[in-house]
Amino acid sequence: MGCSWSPLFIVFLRKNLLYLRCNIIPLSCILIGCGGLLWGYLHWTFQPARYQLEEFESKNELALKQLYFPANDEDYIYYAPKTQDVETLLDLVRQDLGIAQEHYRAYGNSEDMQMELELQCRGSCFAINFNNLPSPGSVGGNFSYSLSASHMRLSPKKRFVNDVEINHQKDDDDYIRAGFLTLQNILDKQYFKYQNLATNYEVWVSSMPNLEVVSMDSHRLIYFGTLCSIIFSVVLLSTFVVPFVEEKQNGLKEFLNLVTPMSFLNGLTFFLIRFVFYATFLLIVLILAYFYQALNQICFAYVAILYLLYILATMSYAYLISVCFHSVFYAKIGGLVLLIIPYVFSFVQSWASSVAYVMFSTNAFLEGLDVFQTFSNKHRQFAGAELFREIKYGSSRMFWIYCVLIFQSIMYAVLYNYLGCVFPGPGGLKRPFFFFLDPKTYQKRQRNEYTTAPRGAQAIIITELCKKFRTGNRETIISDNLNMTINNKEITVLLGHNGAGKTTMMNMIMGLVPKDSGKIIVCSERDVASYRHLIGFCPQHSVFMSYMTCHQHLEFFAQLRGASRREASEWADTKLIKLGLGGKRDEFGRNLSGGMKRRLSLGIAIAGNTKIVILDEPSSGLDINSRRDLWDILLLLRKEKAILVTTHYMEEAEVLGDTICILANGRLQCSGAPLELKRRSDIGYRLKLEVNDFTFRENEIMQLIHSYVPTARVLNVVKPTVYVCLPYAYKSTFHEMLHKLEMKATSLGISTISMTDTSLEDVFLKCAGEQDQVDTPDGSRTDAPLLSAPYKRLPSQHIAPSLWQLWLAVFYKKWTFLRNEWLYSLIMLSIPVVCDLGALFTMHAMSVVEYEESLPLKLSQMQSGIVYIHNPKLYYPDVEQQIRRQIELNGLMAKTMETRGNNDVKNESLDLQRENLADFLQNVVGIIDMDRSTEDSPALEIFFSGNRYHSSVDLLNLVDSSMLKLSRPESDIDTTYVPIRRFVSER
Ligand SMILES: Nc1ncnc2c1ncn2[C@@H]1O[C@H](COP(=O)(O)OP(=O)(O)OP(=O)(O)O)[C@@H](O)[C@H]1O
Repeated sequence: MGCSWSPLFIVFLRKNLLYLRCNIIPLSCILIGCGGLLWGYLHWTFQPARYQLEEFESKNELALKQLYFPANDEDYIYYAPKTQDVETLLDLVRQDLGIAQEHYRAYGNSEDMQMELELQCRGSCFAINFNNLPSPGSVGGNFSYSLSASHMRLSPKKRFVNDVEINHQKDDDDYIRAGFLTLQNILDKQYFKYQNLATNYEVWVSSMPNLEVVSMDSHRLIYFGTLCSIIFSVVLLSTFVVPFVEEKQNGLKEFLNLVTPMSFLNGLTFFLIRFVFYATFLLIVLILAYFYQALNQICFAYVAILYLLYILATMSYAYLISVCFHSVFYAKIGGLVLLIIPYVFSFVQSWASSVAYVMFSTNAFLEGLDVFQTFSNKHRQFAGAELFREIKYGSSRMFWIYCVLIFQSIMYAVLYNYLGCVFPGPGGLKRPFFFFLDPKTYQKRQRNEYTTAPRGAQAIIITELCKKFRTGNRETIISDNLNMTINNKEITVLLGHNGAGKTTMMNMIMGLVPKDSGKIIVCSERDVASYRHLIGFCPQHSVFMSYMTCHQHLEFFAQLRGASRREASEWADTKLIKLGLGGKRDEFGRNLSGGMKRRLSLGIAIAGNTKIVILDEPSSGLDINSRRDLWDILLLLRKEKAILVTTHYMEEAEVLGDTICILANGRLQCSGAPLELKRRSDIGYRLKLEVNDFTFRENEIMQLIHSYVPTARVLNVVKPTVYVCLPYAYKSTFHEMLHKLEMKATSLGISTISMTDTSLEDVFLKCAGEQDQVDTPDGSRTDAPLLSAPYKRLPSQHIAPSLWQLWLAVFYKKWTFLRNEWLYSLIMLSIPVVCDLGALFTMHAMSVVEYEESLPLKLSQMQSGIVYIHNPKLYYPDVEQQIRRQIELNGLMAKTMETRGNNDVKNESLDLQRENLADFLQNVVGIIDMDRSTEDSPALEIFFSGNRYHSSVDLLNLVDSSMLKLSRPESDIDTTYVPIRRFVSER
């Protein structure tokens, strides 16, 4: 027996390649269809990147107030706490904003105010919570307040996002549009007045020219990847899950387990071939995507790695799916559902999506695409260092996404193996739940040297074997403390009526059906997993592969059992002729007739180097010649193997059987050589008479016979034939009796007289009984003890059924189905409930409201970047100096913007080469332009970059703080933004 894995790897590889070759046309159609779909998407969405320059108009205070702070009847400003200082400041603010007194509401504390804001406000409301308001003229102390707005749902986390918002959304500045900036500006400005400080400076808010890309492009990588993933899921289901489950359903998977302990190589090669296949396909598609510029500037290798890891993890997941189903029908439905589930999570933004990211490869893959898309939108190269960078707040690092996909591949593979052992499906060897804790699991199995055992040595020993089946309210006893042996180099024929339990017993030997108790020792081994591959098994139903020819079948199984390819091929050629399949050498399994399939199954059972052959009714469906050929083969095989055969042909049993075992009522009724059984049965000879009218002449005939053989008895009468049993004890009188019968034949109405020895059939009928084993229509045996209600007979007379009866019959059929297939019914009935609950959960998760911490408005949250200061006239150097200091304190760089030409800062940035402009804007937080200043008052124009979301707010805060510090060096303005709530889906 070959135990090295490499030759078997090649054998299984070849088997699985043959499957592909046989299914090449449908597979090609699927691939061409999918490839075409992806190519179509790339082609129609391909638009060479077009850049547009956009900029805001500059807005001064007045414009900010008029455009972005219109007060309607429903709009209110809440403030807390209600102190004298606050009221003083609020008076100034009121005057500045020009909003009527009744639109202000004061509260004692911020909690009450927030509650009111949430519950009462129907329009656009603001809440100002003064954390610290230094009294006018007091020394030092920060002016600290926080703002909330009822109508802004933007998350402060967005501020960390750096550049999650893509360029074309840059004008969607909620802070400005909602009036937040106006209120902040007015509060700061009035604070100067309140503190009697110099306030004659003006602020404009503007936006830098910005690049906008064509909007489709900003999601192209994600959409393309999602389409790839959906297509891949469908391909995976049809070309991976379904064929794999099909092998299980056909019994092939378990059959291969019987043949070789290395049958896992089947799954491995199945996996590898498909991995290469899918990987090649997706790489080709990715190359196509690269030429259609869908990857933008993302390095091809990083995207390819993401795709390859995704394929690996999803295939592993598909393996896991396949272990859950034993039928193709359920696998198609269940597989589809299980492959769709991850997409549902990708719409949900909650803790569930974080779990899904770790659990499902699709979610991890989509997360990876999102990271790439962000880079792509930034027009930036994805270098090695970016693998470890957090691209945006809350997103994973690319390296971790790779790791998660690898982890998932391993996790699914381990789970697949575990579930495959614990829930092996029909015919599989079930292991205990904690088998991995048992040290025996890791021990190497001993190989026995049984080959040298002499004839007559016991190959299979069955002791005290018990087995019962319980179906509905009946139980069927298959083995009742059964003891039996099968000898080496002998043929043992197992006889029994239909349903006697022959097949079940063979299945118990093979480990396909678990025994209740007792011992089965095969080749000195008790562990099924150690001996099952020593047996060549031909089950009652032919197992074959539709995509292999007869020759390939025999060659494949002979190779699995240790033969080299050449030996196997030669052996297959000779056996095909012997099996009568010489003319069908290159015919596919699916094209064979029933009898031919049976012969092929027989060939598979005897192929290769096994020690025992177990054949379950090998000759059923064979014609006379084939049956005789089969006998020749088995008699030849007997010289080297132990053979156990079941048959319903007594002639066959007589020819083949060295030992005949008759099974009935769960026990071995008798066993021995055919002749021995005949003698032991003591039935005697059988006299066959053909009589015209036996009923009329019975007494006369039997009187004559009894005068010679007193114990003779009528066996049966099938008119006009009568069988009479003549015991061996009166052998000496037979010739005289026959002579007398011959003489009186005419007067007794006898036309022919013949006599034969006891047949095996007689022995069988005597041992097994004639009726006791016959199955009842509901599949249980008549001898089986009745547990509850008796079997009800249907009325025999024919009455035309009414519509109501028909309806009842259909209802009964449906009800029986529901009862028998309760698990399936339960799953099917629960699907709508599960889907509804899933939809409710999704809807809930999409609208979940979360509270977030308040966020101080500080430029330091930008983490990096440059703020340019443009002050060509060099007015107010102390202001510029202070602003610079503040910028640097926030960890950003302050740079002087040099100008050319007409000193226009916007033109300056426009002067940049377009390809450099994107890079330039990436690093620029904003520009503070002092060019509008006059000798009387400083005027600052703040340009913020759309790439740096809301930098306008921070810049304004910075400018105000700088101005305050100039007058009161020890104080600062500390503004905090408190989001009222955040809808998770709007992350
Ligand atoms: N999985 C099962 N669950 C319940 N009953 C079963 C199961 N498998 C077999 N049986 C019952 O066990 C009995 C023996 O079946 P088995 O197939 O072993 O008979 P057999 O001797 O091989 O019959 P045949 O000669 O018709 O092939 C039958 O009554 C059958 O209905």
